[in-house]
Amino acid sequence: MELSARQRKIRDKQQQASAAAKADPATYTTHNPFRTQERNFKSRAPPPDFSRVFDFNDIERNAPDVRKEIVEVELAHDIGQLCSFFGQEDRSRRKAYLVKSVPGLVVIPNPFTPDAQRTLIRECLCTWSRPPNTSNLDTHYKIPTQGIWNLFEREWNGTVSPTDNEYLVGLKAHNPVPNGNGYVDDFTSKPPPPPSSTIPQLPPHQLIRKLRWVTLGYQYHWTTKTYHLEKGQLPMPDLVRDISRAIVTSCEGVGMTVTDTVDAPPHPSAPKTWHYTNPHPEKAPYTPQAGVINYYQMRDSLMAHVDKSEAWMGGALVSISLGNTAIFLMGGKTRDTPPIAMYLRSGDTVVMTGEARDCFHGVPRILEDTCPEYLLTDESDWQIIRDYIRHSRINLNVRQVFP
Ligand SMILES: O=C(O)CCC(=O)C(=O)O
Ligand SMILES: [Fe+2]
Repeated sequence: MELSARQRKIRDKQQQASAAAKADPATYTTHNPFRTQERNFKSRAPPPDFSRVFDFNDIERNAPDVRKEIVEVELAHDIGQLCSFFGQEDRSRRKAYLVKSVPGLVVIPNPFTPDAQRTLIRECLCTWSRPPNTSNLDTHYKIPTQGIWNLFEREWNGTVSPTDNEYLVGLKAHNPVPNGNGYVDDFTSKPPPPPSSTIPQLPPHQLIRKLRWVTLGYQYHWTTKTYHLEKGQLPMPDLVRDISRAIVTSCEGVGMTVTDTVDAPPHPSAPKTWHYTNPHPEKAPYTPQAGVINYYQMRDSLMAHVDKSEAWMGGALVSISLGNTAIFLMGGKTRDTPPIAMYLRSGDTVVMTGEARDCFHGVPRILEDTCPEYLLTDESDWQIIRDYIRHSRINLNVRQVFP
């Protein structure tokens, strides 16, 4: 719709006022430092200040004071030798980065080949999103056994059409208590989801964009922030176990002693030395028991939180990014520690160990048009996934619940 000159003037004025309000630090006073950064990165006008975002892909491009915070380390093993899924040895794959102010955090710049990433994306969408794994859609929809992606695929290739009964996924009759199923959507500024009587039945291509999360292994209960241990454990896909085990094993012994206290003082509560070691490497190699796949559309975010539901917090948490680039915030034990921000590009892998397991983190922003070219190819069996991932980010994260 064309705006009249007057409407344009009003819109411009409103945009200016809102930009001025955002730029005024006085409006931030009710916010803690974590929230201030979330606001910075969520802002569309004015655009975020990206100047201090850590970039582990090109260390020399970081601002000098950011550069001083980064420590490059060599991994104990080539990940590819620990697990063939990663492919041939590549020197760069033994590199990882630590941040002086965040003890326990290990960032491994994309160790995956394009093919390996495509396999993971395909599995996250087609296979691991299927029942009996739980997804946010289960609250309101009777998801078919073959899963919502399969239905979308059949709509795409014309084997199911709007006149077919199965085209619209049925709604659940009762109205379950809204269970915070907007785990990925930041509902801090939005009303809670409406009751199911107003939840629409949607064509598969729209419903697939509402998929926000799927749980693997122990099924997680978002409302109580506990695992449904009594329901037992659904299988953890072998591939997820193998790659996360290889990643954690490669981090064995990684750590640092912070000596550079003049230019970059460590966070006051940070210990001077930390190293990651699996407490029982021979008896029990790292075994992920629970996982979450987060599916982000371009305007989705994940608010500040700590993943602290595991009975044993000693195990590493492995988090793999796929698709468009995210801004990831990593703070301290309260929201009062100013977080660092980093780019997480497709394939980038974050391992949270030790102290980092207790730290607030979140994803305030997904950056448009940042999907790598190799995920946008037009082979016939990739096209449907390409059109999804072009406008999405997927995050696969796993943790060990018991030692
Ligand atoms: O999407 C991400 O990178 C982080 C996801 C996360 O923190 C979580 O699922 O607990
Ligand atoms: Fe998390």
